[in-house]
Amino acid sequence: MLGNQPLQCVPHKLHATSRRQLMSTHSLEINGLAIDRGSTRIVDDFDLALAPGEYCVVLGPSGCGKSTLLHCIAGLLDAACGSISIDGRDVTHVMARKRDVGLLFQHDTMYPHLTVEQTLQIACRANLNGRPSATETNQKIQSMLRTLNLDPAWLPRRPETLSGGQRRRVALAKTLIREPSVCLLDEPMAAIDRLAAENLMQHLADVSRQTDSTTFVHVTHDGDEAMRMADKIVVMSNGCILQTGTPREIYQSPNCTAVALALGSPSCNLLPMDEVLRSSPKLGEALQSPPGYSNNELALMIRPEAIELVEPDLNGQTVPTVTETGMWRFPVTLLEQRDLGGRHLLQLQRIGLEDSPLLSATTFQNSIPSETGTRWSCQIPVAQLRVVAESLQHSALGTSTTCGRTES
Ligand SMILES: Nc1ncnc2c1ncn2[C@@H]1O[C@H](COP(=O)(O)OP(=O)(O)OP(=O)(O)O)[C@@H](O)[C@H]1O
Repeated sequence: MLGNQPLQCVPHKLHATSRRQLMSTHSLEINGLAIDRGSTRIVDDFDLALAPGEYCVVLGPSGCGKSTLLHCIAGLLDAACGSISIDGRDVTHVMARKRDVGLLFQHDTMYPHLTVEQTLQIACRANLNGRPSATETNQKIQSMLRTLNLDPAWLPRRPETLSGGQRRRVALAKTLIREPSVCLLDEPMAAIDRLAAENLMQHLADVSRQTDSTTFVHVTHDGDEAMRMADKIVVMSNGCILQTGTPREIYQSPNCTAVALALGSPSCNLLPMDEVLRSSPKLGEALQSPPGYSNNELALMIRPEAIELVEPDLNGQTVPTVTETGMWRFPVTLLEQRDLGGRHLLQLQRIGLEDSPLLSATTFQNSIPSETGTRWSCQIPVAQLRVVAESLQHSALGTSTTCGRTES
């Protein structure tokens, strides 16, 4: 267990030469970072390399160490080992205010006695690259109001007169207006209603596109938010990285069930691999399994949208088959259908495997009748199926540490 193991640093994976090569091209580079709280290791062996202007989302459940990571990058917490570089400068032991970093805290941190305008003025003058004049400060404030679609009428108001969502947007403006090299956003959509959050995500994406010089690290537990915002997603669990990749890579080819479940709504289906192979041995020949795992440590991931219902086989096919056109086909009973507004959510029971998990499918097909209990054939392109590990072996993480601190 990560939380109980002796606190020691493991040799880092990157060789010194490759680190130096990366330094010149990355705005933020983290190597082998470990962070402790008292005697407990909260984050371990964390690596990240982001190009200038890249938008990275760190995705993970509550308590996995996301805020701890941001606080350490910002210089508010010490690193137990490893290094952090910003624009090629090692800042691991540099004090917070001398790092070129802006942090949007998870909870508001606005001065209660200052107006919104005064707050933004102070933030603007904290730019490490030079103090702007009063005119420039005013121009920056006006520009930030437009960029984040903030109401100028808020400028003379104090924080307590704004709603939680309004304060959150002002706090984001305060973080961005400094134009830091690295902008750290801790759950920026928290306390904001869905429509406002969608607008804010669009505005943030615009800011990110317009400013090549600012690199973003945004943390969230919301997979949809991650998919929408990220150039790169880092999926974390128990203080460790499970997988890093583009949203498409992570969505299509997760390396374990926790990563598979982190993205996608409704969640993906996960079928025990040994059961799949027992009921459909032919499928095994068409699938690639990650090496080093036995079948009872693997699951078959099926995204709900990959499932198509077709007319039941006329010749009464009851066993699963792999067709010549590369479809895995098997009989199902439709147990439930819900209209999600345009697309439908279906619950399917595999015939002959009544003890195994139900399948969720989403479809735009309007031809599925609403009555339940009817029999169908279900088909899925084999190319869209993925075999994933139930949990990652440590060698797959490339470390000698164990991931497994109990999450709250
Ligand atoms: N000051 C502290 N002292 C001791 N342990 C702490 C402290 N702050 C956080 N922790 C622990 O560190 C772990 C990671 O907390 P952290 O706030 O980084 O998680 P998180 O992923 O940001 O969670 P959330 O999404 O709920 O904010 C948790 O187990 C938490 O209890």
